[in-house]
Amino acid sequence: MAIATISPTTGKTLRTFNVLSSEELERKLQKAADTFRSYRETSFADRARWMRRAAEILEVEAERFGRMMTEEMGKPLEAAKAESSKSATACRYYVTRAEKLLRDTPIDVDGDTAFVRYQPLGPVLAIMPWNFPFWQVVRFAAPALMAGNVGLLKHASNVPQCAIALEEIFRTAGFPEGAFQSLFIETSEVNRVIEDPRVKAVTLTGSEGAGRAVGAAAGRAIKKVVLELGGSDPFIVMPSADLDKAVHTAVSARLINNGQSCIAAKRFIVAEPIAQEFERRFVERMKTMVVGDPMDPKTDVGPLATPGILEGLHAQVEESVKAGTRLLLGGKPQGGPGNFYPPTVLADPPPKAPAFHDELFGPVATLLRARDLEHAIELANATPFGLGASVWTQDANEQRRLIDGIEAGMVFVNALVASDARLPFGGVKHSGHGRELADLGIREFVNAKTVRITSASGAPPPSKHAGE
Ligand SMILES: O=CCCC(=O)O
Repeated sequence: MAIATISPTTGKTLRTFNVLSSEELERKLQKAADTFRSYRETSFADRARWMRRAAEILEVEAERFGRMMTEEMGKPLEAAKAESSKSATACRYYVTRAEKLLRDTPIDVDGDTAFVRYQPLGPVLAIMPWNFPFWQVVRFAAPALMAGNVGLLKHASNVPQCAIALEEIFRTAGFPEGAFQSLFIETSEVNRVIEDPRVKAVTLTGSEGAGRAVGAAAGRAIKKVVLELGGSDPFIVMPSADLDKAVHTAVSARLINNGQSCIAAKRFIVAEPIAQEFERRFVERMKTMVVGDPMDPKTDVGPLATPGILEGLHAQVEESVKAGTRLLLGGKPQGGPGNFYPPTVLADPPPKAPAFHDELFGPVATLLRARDLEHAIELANATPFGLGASVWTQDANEQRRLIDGIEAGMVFVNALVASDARLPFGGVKHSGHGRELADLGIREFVNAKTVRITSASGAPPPSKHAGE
């Protein structure tokens, strides 16, 4: 796919960009390695000052960055502006906590001095998606840079202006030239970068297929990798739930980001006694959602990011219906310019239908009925994915059982699954491994070095940095 801004609203190509030549890529990789040598020696105070400034830029320029995101990938403008401001929260989270989170951890071993020291790894390659083109990048970059690593960004080819803006933000904030660079390379070049000895680790947010390819390449090169992949998140509603609140949240959870979020609820598993009422209210509310120009403040659901995503989604809907799934709403692309797909509701898919086991990346909800709590958990776990789960019940025993029984990296009770700088984020099964954000996120790309000193004096040599 060419590196270009192609409006998902009109289908028009607005700007194209050249890929890096081999020599240009080589210069950038060398720059990353050279910068790392001096950058790792900078103090937490300096890094924090630059990161605080990055947060300010993200907030002050939220309108400009929001328009850029909406133009390139089609999310409603208000959500895009909010994404820029939310990215600032990740910067600030690590401004105030990085030093403490990376302080030596003392360990008591038979009277010896022992501790774990956290040291940066080096240049980290981040392969990032278009769906949250700022947030996904910043939530990698903020902890990685605060830990003393340098970043190399291979962004999705349909959000090049966002990639350029992110590099500018970190440079303008004061980070040294080369601490965060964007690489305009084809997907076919990614393996070369992963294999390059100057690159020390890889993080990917993307599809299951991309996860397999990147994970295999990182494995061959024996490099640390974090994979944040897809999800087919369940949204379980039990009879004691506040039905009104559950229905409202369910619709928002499905349509967030035009339905293109890894943690969007995709399968709504509702207990039999309330299933019919939930279905009626859910379909009614989905019908009221306004599809249109994402720059228009009245729009709830903008276009899908690319024609390919629209085609793939529609094929999954058609195949599900052919397999015996009930179609309750929508189900056909809108036609005309732009990649518009209406809010769509499917119900009772048989296990062979894509709506039962695959991730549907767009505004298509699947309703399933559960006989009881154990059946709800069985249905929730019946996909290869395990990212997030939203569960709705007032019953404490049911809450406990759901928290324990669901195979997922995150369970939210009576709430929408949402990322937050303070909470670890990631999945299990085919949703990937490793964690982003919070304390666990900053420890992914460090060498946790074990030190044991057996001596009469026992005093540890002082660290050059407070946190190392
Ligand atoms: O698409 C996955 C990430 C969504 C989020 O972090 O809110």
